[in-house]
Amino acid sequence: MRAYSAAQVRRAEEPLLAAGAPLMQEAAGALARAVREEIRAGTPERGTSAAGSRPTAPVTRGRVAGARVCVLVGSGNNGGDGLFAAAFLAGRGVACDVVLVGTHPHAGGLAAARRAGVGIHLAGDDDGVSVAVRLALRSHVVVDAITGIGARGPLRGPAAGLVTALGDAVDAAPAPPVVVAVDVPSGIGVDDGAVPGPVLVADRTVTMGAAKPGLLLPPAAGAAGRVEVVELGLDALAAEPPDAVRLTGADVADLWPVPTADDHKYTRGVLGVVAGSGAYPGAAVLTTSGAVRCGVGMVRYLGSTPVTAAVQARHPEVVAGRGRVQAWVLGPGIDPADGARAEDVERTFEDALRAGVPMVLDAGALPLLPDGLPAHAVLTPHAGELARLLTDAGDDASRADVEGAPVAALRRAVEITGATVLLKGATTLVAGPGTPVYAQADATPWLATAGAGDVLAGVLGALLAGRSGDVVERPALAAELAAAAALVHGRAARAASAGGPIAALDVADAVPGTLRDLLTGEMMDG
Ligand SMILES: NC(=O)C1=CN([C@@H]2O[C@H](COP(=O)(O)OP(=O)(O)OC[C@H]3O[C@@H](n4cnc5c(N)ncnc54)[C@H](O)[C@@H]3O)[C@@H](O)[C@H]2O)[C@@H](O)CC1
Ligand SMILES: [K+]
Repeated sequence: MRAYSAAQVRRAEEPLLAAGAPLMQEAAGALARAVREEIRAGTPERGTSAAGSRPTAPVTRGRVAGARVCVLVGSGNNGGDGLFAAAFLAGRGVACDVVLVGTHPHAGGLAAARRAGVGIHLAGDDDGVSVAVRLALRSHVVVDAITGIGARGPLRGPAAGLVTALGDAVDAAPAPPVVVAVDVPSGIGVDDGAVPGPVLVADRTVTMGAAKPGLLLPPAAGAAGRVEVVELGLDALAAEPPDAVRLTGADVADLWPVPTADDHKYTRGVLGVVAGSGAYPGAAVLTTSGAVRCGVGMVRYLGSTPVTAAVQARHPEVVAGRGRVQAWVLGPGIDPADGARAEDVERTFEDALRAGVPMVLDAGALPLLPDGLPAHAVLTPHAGELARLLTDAGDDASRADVEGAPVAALRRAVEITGATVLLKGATTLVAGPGTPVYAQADATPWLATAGAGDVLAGVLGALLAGRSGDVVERPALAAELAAAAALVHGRAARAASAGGPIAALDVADAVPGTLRDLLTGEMMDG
């Protein structure tokens, strides 16, 4: 999924609007269809008696007549989409109420809604907000059409009051309405994924023309629910670089190296690993497991004798000692204060730099980095490590700062280091110099477990080894491959978990099945 900034979308709309294309009608039609789908799929007996009103009549599965929909309408074209959709729905027998949140609703849309018999209400003051909350809670679907790509900053005035009150009421409702956002959940940072103020969390977002970055990027993406793009024929976007990207399973199948009959272990890629120490021997096992399970040609391991023994006990196919490699993983389970291991990392890093091969720099390698890295070096910090990296470079950043504005922190780290950076989290973010931000939300919260990051380093290392030549030729590919590795790692975790707890090795062990399903097209997205 490719996401474009508000400015890019406006530029792409311009020629169509100038030619008189009925974009708002198309947008509103698609929105009304999505609402009807939600009504048909929705549980009957929606509605509430919380505010003393009668519960809505049950809706028979498959029928929309008799359902209730409440549309929150702002003053711009986003509200216009909502008003025309309300008119369409009323024409299908849906009982529609519109709550006007701004003072100047779209005139054509308002007239159409009135003609269709839609009830019009105002949420200009506290009384209006109370009425609106009651209307919303007795509805099967609430449509959030307050602001779209024209929003500036956090929601203000009555919009802020209504969204705050309604959010609290929805959270407390025993049978809350389904929330459908128009274009974006109103109040999010459309371009940067910020959540600067109140936002009504949506179950589904119907976005117009193209996805917007805020629908993919945390924290705002968490408020968007399922994202559906309505094609409006914005052909000009095809020629533009997207701002944010989310890879799908099919993308990963295209990126993953698949051996042919002519391949042998050296052409398939050899990965070198410097990981694990006396204090953290398991990191070596987990990193090499992640790589071996990806079907890399060979793994060479560099470490102390006892840790090498632990690695080979689990994976006898791992070869100990130096030799020619196509990519490196440096740092998992390495204590930068441990002189011998730190020296291993530094020396290998220098060799890798001279040889020009891609590398993953994780955990203990991060504090040892010099300035000025190539884009084919991929750093894999979590929020705390990224904060430290920025602070060491002279920026004052805490873990909370990184978590509050992860995209900005990521971009800054790319700018400072010159490297590609993968920021681990519930949504993993990746960017390199000049690339879009990749945002992958493929995992399960069960993946937040010790050692999971070591497995990711191994998976990414294997992928970089397999596509080493391509990455060196086109360093921007490193970011795409890092996003692909995050997807495989996240999906493997989901497969291993199936709703229950997992250990890091389970994730590595689930990688072959996950890759098989991705490569044969048997794993669906979502
Ligand atoms: N350009 C077009 O013809 C199309 C636009 N479409 C829709 O139009 C939207 C863009 O429309 P607009 O440019 O009119 O902008 P919006 O409708 O997104 O927002 C503008 C309105 O919101 C108010 N507003 C802005 N920031 C606010 C804040 N922080 N708190 C409270 N109110 C705030 C403004 O005062 C203004 O009334 C898109 O998101 C999409 O939904 C679609 O109909 C497709 C075609
Ligand atoms: K909206």
